[in-house]
Amino acid sequence: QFPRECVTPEGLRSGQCCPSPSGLPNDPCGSSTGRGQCVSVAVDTQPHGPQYPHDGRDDRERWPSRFFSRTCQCNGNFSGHNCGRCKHGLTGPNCDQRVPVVRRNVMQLSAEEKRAFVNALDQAKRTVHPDLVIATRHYPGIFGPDGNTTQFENVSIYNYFVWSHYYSVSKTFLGAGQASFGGVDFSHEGPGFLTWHRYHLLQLERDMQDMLQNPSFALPYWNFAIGGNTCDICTDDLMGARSNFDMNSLSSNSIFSQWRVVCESVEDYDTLGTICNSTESSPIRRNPAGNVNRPMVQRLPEPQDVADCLQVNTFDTPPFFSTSSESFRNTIEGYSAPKGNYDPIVRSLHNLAHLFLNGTGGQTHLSPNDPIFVLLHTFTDAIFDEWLRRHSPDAAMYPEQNAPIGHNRRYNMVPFWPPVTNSEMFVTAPENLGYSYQAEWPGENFTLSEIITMAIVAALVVVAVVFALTTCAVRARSHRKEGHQPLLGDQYQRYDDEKSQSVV
Ligand SMILES: O=C1C=c2cc(C(=O)O)[nH]c2=CC1=O
Repeated sequence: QFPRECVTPEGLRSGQCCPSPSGLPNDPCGSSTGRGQCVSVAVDTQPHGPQYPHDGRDDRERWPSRFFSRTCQCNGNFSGHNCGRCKHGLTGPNCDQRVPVVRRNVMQLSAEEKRAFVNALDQAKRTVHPDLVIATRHYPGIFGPDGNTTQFENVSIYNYFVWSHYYSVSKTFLGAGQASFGGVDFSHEGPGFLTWHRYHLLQLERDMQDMLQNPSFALPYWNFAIGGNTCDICTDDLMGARSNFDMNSLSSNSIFSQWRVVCESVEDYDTLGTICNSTESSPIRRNPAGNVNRPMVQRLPEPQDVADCLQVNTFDTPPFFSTSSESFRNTIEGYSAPKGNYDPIVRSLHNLAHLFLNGTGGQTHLSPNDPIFVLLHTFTDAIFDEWLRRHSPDAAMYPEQNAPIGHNRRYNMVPFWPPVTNSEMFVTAPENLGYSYQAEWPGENFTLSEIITMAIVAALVVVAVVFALTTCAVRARSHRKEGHQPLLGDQYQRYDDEKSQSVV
């Protein structure tokens, strides 16, 4: 969430977070070398939807103004919390050299590429985030018991990825002894679902590029729309096979069986008024297709579901929530049926893939602890990018106001730093964000009734054409018999004459 150098008591009290990339004094945001400058943070002032009735009670409102009001704004191709790095897909001292960042189907990686990806994830799980630290208390307790010990912790790169998802979905703490308010979600059930998860992945990919010192490193994706009840990536060379001894656990041959989750004690945080910290607890649990109480989530989405959702024309529809109908966002998120009609009992596409995993990956506050989350969301993002490419929406198609809190167009997505709005992620990735997908999309298949309709229309057209030609021919012959000039030119006439003469 915040750069380490900004969370000192003085830094927090000043409300300014504008570090220097070189660590020099009087060089906020690398201003001395033209990289950037320290500016006031713009926050969204438009009204949010009616789902959140506790204005003033949550640190995440008008993010990040509860903590900081000034931040770096970087020039040109520079980026990062201190403008010390390059935008995605660019490298070099002046950030002017392009590097391809191509996200590919994880099943199509070579054995060596799979091994490298799994090892990179494991390294990210064990490497302390070089820049960012996480808050472990809400703002009223952030200066600690003595008022001068700020409550932030180091966290690993991968656990930061988990924590930021948890922080965005956690309940609003309303005070000791009062029930926390759960009707709030800064990253799901609203138009920001796709833009938030897009930035979430970009940040992990960028952190891993830096960790590996490889600016071309790209997260792969899992095509989860394969139907059936088999998790094809649940193998020991990828995300871990099922244990032979416990159907809810991972095989000990997988490195992921050694991973321990963070943010598990959500009831404790909500009753004690604390926040998840970097403490790891239990192993990952996963039992794909194993939810015997919900047969509907025992199967993966079908390829046709992807083709169908890509044809939903409108990005989002009022009330811009999990009840929206004919909304592309609510359809790919999976609260609507794949053709866009809202149905409260439906779970499709992204939601269905989560619930299919049946374990850590199916519980919103915990799900990124299962590394399948990364691959599931890169595929969701690939579908979003294909939709943007096909429909070329205007920026105004993304709602400016009355979306659930956190989801308006100009809201800074919680808890990312430096501040980044939903609208900044509502653009095609290859042209604007420095990465692309190598993907093929299921064709537009037709239903039986559509095929029958098309066959009837084609038959009627053929009948009409034959009828028209026959009518013309009959008329022409009767005209000739009656001694009229034929409709065709001289040549035809001569031939006709010769023919009639020879017959005579
Ligand atoms: O991690 C997630 C888990 C989810 C479960 C549902 C559901 O539809 O019940 N949706 C989810 C989204 C997640 O991100």
